[in-house]
Amino acid sequence: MNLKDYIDIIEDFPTEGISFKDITKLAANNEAFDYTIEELKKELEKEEIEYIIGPEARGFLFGSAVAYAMGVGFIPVRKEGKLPGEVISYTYKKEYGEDRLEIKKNAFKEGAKVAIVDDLLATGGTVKAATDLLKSMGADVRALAFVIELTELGGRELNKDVDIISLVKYPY
Ligand SMILES: O=P(O)(O)OC[C@H]1O[C@H](OP(=O)(O)OP(=O)(O)O)[C@H](O)[C@@H]1O
Ligand SMILES: Nc1ncnc2[nH]cnc12
Repeated sequence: MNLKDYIDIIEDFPTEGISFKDITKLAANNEAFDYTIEELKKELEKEEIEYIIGPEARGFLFGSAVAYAMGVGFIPVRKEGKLPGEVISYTYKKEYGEDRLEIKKNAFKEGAKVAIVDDLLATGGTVKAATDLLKSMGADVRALAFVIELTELGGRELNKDVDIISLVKYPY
């Protein structure tokens, strides 16, 4: 199956100069979605993963499905102010200004083997922040898995300490 047939490219969204890769059609197509989840699962099964971590929002879509398929738990990493109770926060720099990610305190035991699943790797800033957050809590971050990788935006270099899996690649 060629997953690119199910990814729409919308130029200048959400701002001018961005070539947006839209996974809506892929998620709506049962065969393409099933294939995607099975391919990610196949790669991640090489590690002994205990939890899949999904960054809000598109990481929830793919991450929870991969976790279900693998028979492991799913833990969300959310944008600021969305999770109730005690959270661990991590502030990181974006292209402009700062952003903050949060995860529930005591979400897993120290040393837990985890993988992060998201739809897309671009600059790698989001997944780097999530990785740093998880490592600060004692997680063993075994892999980062994406449906799409934008190869010229530096995400792989920024996250070179962790194994990176991606199913389809575009330059930007
Ligand atoms: O590698 P990066 O440059 O950090 O970009 C990739 C991130 O950007 C998108 O999420 P976005 O922050 O747009 O949030 P959304 O899923 O809520 O739309 C995408 O789903 C990744 O999480
Ligand atoms: N080009 C892009 N398409 C879709 N999601 C993105 N997140 C960051 N860059 C993106």
